[in-house]
Amino acid sequence: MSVIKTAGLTRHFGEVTALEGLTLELPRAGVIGLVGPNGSGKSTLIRMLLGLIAPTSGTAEVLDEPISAPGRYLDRVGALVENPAFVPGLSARTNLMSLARLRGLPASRVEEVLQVVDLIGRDAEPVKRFSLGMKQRLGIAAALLPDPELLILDEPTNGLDPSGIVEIRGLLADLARAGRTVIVSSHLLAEIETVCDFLVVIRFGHLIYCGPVTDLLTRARQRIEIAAEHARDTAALLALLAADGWQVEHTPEGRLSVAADEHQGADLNRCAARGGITLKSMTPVRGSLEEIFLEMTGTGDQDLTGARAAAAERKVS
Ligand SMILES: Nc1ncnc2c1ncn2[C@@H]1O[C@H](COP(=O)(O)OP(=O)(O)OP(=O)(O)O)[C@@H](O)[C@H]1O
Repeated sequence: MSVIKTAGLTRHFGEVTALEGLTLELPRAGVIGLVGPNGSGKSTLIRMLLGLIAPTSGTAEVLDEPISAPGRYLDRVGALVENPAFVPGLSARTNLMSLARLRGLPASRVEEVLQVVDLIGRDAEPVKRFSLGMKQRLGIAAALLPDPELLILDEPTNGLDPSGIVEIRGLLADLARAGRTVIVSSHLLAEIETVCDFLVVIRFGHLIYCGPVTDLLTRARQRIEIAAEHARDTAALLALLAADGWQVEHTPEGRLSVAADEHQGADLNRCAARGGITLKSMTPVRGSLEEIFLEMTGTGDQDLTGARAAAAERKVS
């Protein structure tokens, strides 16, 4: 059963193609990461899924209902898009109470969501005294009020310091463990990769990857990093390995990195021993998601950051 299904979803803004022919299916339950550099169409996709803007062409379903009729599913969806509007002089609790009243929800929900986002104890303070991380948690609490099946969070870690990012990640994992589907967008894969079960990667309006994180990891380059007992033997070791057909590179730390999986360690050892070389260390290394994307698309997280800086520069100039 899928939580979201799209077919040829496309959105233009005048000359700009924000999203082009997006066809995907997302599973229910777990944390789904929506990743792409700034301007790649993440917010456009989220806004279409929430019925805030219409597609130029193509179709999509959320919780088995068409996005052309958002009234049929929006009461089962919680969302945090851009900065949520709270009354700064009022407490977190009072803000949530008025939202609950507006939506006809029982006051008991306020207590429950304050617990979930761990704001009990700070709930009586005016929101204007909250840190950015606390405001994000309050935003997530507001999105959770209707007890939604699906939670969509647009860049909830944006602007947070490392401890704030870790907190939000933990919260997302807890929400998914409780049986919800959580879709979380980010322009930085590294910020969310550890918490996602499933990834959708878009770049400049086009889908690059849609699938389980585990499938991606199996594509990771496996390597074994080895070091000779005596550094002076490194060149001879490289020559021995290369002569045996192994692909070998130097690492910046002075070790040798061999394209081999963890079961081939004994073969490497034998090869070294033939040349009278003793190995000091042997460490299997698996590529990160970032490296996989680098190989798939020629761009990694560094480039995402670079794209962000370039966009900021364009705005300034
Ligand atoms: N209302 C709009 N009018 C004109 N162009 C728009 C509008 N909304 C989005 N765009 C353009 O569509 C493209 C995709 O933007 P979108 O905000 O969806 O990307 P994003 O991946 O969410 O980026 P960010 O991480 O910066 O939020 C960009 O080129 C953007 O300038």
